[in-house]
Amino acid sequence: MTQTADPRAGKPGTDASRVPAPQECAVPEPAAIGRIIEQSWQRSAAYGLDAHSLPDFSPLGRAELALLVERNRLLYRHALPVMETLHEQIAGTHSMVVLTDAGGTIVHSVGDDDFLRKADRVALRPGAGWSEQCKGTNAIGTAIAERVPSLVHAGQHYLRANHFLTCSAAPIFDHEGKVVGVLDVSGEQHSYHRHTMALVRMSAQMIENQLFSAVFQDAITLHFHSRPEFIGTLMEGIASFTPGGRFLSANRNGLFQLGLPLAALRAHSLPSLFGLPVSALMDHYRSAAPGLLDLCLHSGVRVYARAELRLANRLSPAELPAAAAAPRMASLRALDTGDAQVAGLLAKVEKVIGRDIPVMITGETGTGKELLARAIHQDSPRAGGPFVAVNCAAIPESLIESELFGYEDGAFTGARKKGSAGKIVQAHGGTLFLDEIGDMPLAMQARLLRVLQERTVTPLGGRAAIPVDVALVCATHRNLRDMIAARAFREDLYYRLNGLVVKLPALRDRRDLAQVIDRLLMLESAGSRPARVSEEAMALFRRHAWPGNIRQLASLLRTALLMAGEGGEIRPEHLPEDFLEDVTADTAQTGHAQPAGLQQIALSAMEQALREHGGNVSAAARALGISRNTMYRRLRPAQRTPRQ
Ligand SMILES: Nc1ncnc2c1ncn2[C@@H]1O[C@H](COP(=O)(O)OP(=O)(O)OP(=O)(O)O)[C@@H](O)[C@H]1O
Repeated sequence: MTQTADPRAGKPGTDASRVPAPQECAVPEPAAIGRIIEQSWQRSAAYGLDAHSLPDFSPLGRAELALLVERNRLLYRHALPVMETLHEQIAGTHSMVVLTDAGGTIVHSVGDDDFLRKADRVALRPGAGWSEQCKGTNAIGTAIAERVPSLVHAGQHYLRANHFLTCSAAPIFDHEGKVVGVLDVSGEQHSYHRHTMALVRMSAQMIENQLFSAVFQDAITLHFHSRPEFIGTLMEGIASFTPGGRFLSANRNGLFQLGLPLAALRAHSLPSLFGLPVSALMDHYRSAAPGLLDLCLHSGVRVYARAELRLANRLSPAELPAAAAAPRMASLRALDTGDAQVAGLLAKVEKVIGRDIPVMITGETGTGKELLARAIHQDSPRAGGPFVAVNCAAIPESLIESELFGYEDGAFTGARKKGSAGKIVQAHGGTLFLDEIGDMPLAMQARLLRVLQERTVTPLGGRAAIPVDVALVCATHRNLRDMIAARAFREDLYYRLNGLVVKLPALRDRRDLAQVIDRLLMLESAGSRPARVSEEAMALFRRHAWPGNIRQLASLLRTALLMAGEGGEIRPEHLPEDFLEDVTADTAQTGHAQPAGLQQIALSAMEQALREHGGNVSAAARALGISRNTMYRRLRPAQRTPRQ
């Protein structure tokens, strides 16, 4: 039986950042299949795995799993409906559909109950890791290692415990060609069907296309194909451009049709690729009934296209050319929701954009430091280049050097064969965002300083210095001056980094809470009618201290939206119990407001739920998502209050 679909097989020297074109995803020759599995087995042995060992049964705990889902929220949201559909197609075949993150940890699964129980025995469940390092040769891990769709059947699994499985997995790529996750169908080996791999590949591509559309919110997007009937199908090419017409990215079919790798396309524009000036596109869409565009690619190939103009603030077509002429304002302007402090800092940032002045963003966790860094990039002349974010606190100290500066072939034990370019080189021509810069070890600070002074990077184990041109944005929630005094941060590096220092205010200090909420609800509603927030709920929001700032608010609204239903009104009873408790505690601590008023709101929610459920405490508690005991606890003292 054929096993691993490796489009790149037999093509040594393939660039690891290259996204496989769709036509490459054919089943390879048996010899190539054997080679892929063999190499994967060699890697598995090198990881020190024992084929007879039991699978690793230490999946993530509930909180860690929730964090994993949160970190992969965009992927999760777009993959979920595709997974459900895929499951419907394979239901009853003793199998399951699995989604993992970029590292092979299972984020979500849906499947046939009987098989889920068996899968549980080999830790094929959310929170468990299926990278090759954890489980040896398996479709998920091998798809990540090889960046291609992989089918691993029965005895081809490295661990004997997994021999009863047949698994078909396809990597999911983002708009920068990075693997962001894997979609997999796993089943009992006798459930093998040769169409499963095709279904998985198509589903992965569907998720990629949706992710692509979600990323470019402030852009001109062309949907194109040489055959007009393919526009709107999985076969269409999609390419996005800044409002000024600079190339941003293309989906997998788009790259294939354009015939150039991403890096080369970044030097292009709408006119240079499609022979279409932005003004002509605007004119076309100002006509009463714009049909498909009939265009000629730079390669001479004729294509048909439909354009989507998703530009800032949803301007009318008559206003679009003006927007196209002033693209720099676009995404920074979107962050200006009415707070004077934020508006002031955005105006300062505007002045230094594109001028080679590093920006240092400070502020508590979740205040939007990374979002601001992205907006700076998006509005800069480097928008067509890469935006590379590095969280210095999240990388183990031993890896930070190779991660940032790259390494040459065989620089250290465990180094990948072809070496790695490192994040600084990856950001060439674009923006490097160093998050949590205060967590960078001192030795690395010295190296970074040298890179900034010399504008070259010398990878670990390498001799040649690589010239780099990056705009630098840093962020930290630490006080770097204190760190300098404690000799934990280099003063010379500090002065190199803080060209412009801006501080994002904590959410509790912002005067535009209602507008931030509106914006978040609008983003969540993705086109449908956004929900509203009742006055009572708003009163609670205003009293909360928001230690997690906008991230916490966004997450709370997401949960509340689910409770309130689409387009509904978010009321106190839709808010999680621990939030209500926190607000009461905040209020008691600060002494600002009347706890009695807050309790009254919570009480009204409970009383209403009780009325709606005919006085049945269990049913009302269930509807509110709180325990029966809490309900009794809350209702009893309040009912006694008048007599006490
Ligand atoms: N002005 C805003 N409008 C809408 N969403 C926002 C805004 N600011 C931040 N967010 C959202 O809040 C979340 C946290 O933002 P971000 O990651 O930029 O914060 P941060 O300050 O970098 O956090 P940390 O310090 O923990 O890394 C993200 O989901 C982001 O999209």
